[in-house]
Amino acid sequence: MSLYYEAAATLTNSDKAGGSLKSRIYKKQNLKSSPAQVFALVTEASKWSAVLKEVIEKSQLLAEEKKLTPILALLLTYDLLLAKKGVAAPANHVLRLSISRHKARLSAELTKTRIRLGYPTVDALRDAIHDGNFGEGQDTFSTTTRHPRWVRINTLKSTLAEQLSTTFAGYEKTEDLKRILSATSRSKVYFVDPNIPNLLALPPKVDLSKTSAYVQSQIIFQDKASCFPAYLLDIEHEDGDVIDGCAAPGNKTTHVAALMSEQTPQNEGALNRKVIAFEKDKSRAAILEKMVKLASADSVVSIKTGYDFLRTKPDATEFANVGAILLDPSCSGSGIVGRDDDIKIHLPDLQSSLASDSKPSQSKKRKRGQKIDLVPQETPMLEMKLDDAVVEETPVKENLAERLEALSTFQLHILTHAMRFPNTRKITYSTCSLHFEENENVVFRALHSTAAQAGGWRILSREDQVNGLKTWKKRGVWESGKLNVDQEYTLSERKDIIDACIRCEKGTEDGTMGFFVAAFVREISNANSQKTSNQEPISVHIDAEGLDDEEEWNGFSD
Ligand SMILES: C[S@@+](CC[C@H](N)C(=O)[O-])C[C@H]1O[C@@H](n2cnc3c(N)ncnc32)[C@H](O)[C@@H]1O
Repeated sequence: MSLYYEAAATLTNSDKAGGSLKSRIYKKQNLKSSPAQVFALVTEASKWSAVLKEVIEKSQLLAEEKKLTPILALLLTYDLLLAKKGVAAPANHVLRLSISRHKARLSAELTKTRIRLGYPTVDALRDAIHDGNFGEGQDTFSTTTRHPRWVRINTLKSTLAEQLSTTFAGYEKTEDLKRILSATSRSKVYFVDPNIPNLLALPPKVDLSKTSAYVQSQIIFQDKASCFPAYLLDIEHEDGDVIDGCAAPGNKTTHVAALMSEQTPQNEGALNRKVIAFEKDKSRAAILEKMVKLASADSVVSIKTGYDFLRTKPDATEFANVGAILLDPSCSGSGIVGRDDDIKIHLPDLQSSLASDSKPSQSKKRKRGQKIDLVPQETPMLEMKLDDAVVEETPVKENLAERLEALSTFQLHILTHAMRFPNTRKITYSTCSLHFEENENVVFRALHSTAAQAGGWRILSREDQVNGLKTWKKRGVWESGKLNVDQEYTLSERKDIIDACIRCEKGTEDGTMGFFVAAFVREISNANSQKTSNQEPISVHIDAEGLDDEEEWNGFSD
């Protein structure tokens, strides 16, 4: 029976298949077990792994069964104690024998752990584990922050009213986001977001992926914060075409397309404006194309596959009607919230097993508010993505300071490039980063650049922002000593700029990812437009940051 060996090989990646769990399993040739069975075993065992780690260590299973690796021990213990059909191997199979002879001890340890955690039955513990509610707010057991399932209604295909009466028929409306954050995956409850129109919050682990609304892209999973840029752009009819300079996978592109269509007068017929979406990475552009088509935005969006936005000529005729630009460039991704369904496996440790006295005397039943340190900091843990879905950004983990320097130079460059489009009156700049360097720092430097000053660009003040974002409380931050141009601004100017910047924090009761967005505007007079489009080549200006803001950009490696 190869199920356990095959599942263990998938996890250790012994055949160097790499990639997400799904691609490791489903792309593997010559798998003897059913891929669905391997997938189910690994995902279920991973959910229980923090509990089973302790159970296995206390039972000293690894010390006694030298043939069992920590992964095999985890998978077998899961099936032995928790799977309906038990261990999927013949009675005399070596693995079955090696785990079954410890059944009594393992069961007893599971009971002790369950009671210590305060769950009266295995089913109660199972529910908590499946809802990601496990030890919520009380211990280091929980591996993910509760995060609502944000659902944007794709108004190109449906309406909020239609979705509430179909997909969410029978759901109860709540005015309290906290109720959503603590709801179980089976709770039929929704929250209508007060900041972004047509946005709903649903319980964290709710599975809507099989609903026809999702399959048909009538609803799109998009974090609340990620909806800010398109909404802040506040596109009006007279804005003409809109550029999305960094588009894939396309959440903001389709949001812009939907907002654009919404405010097209009914009697105007087909939309004669377009969203021009740039994506320099061809494989990501292919996903963008798919997403745009699925969302029925393909008649509005014109995709520039493999095009570098920085190489565009702002005064080219095809951009003559571009009144607004959305820029969501590559960033460090430090605001990204790990997906709830990513795989995290806590592995039992032989040393801890040996150290364990297996006596529960120090482990008493949990009192309210008491911290439980079930999973120590240095616990061996396997992590991988569940599937290959393309995320907006991939977090940067190494050489952070150097990367931030390179990223912010690129971000400033792309922003000042956008400021050179002669008929553009609005720009939003956003990142899913928490770092000042990529956010307020870029904003201040951009405002001080030749492009901004020659073009008459200023920041969109808080009071001029769309209502839902004007009232958003989390604003920009200031980090002293990080900006060379700060002496160029009075204290009150600095305060206003910071107040115009919008931030979202991750892991708070707002239920958002970490995010930053600011908007820039200008009134276009002919003089302005002339000034910008006639700069060929632009006069070289070395700004206070030492960056010639129109110098040749030699690329940035993602
Ligand atoms: C943060 S992601 C954009 C996410 C997207 N706005 C969304 O909401 O789905 C940044 C994207 O910009 C692309 N990109 C980076 N630099 C670019 C450039 N100079 N021109 C065009 N695309 C670029 C990257 O390949 C990446 O796909």
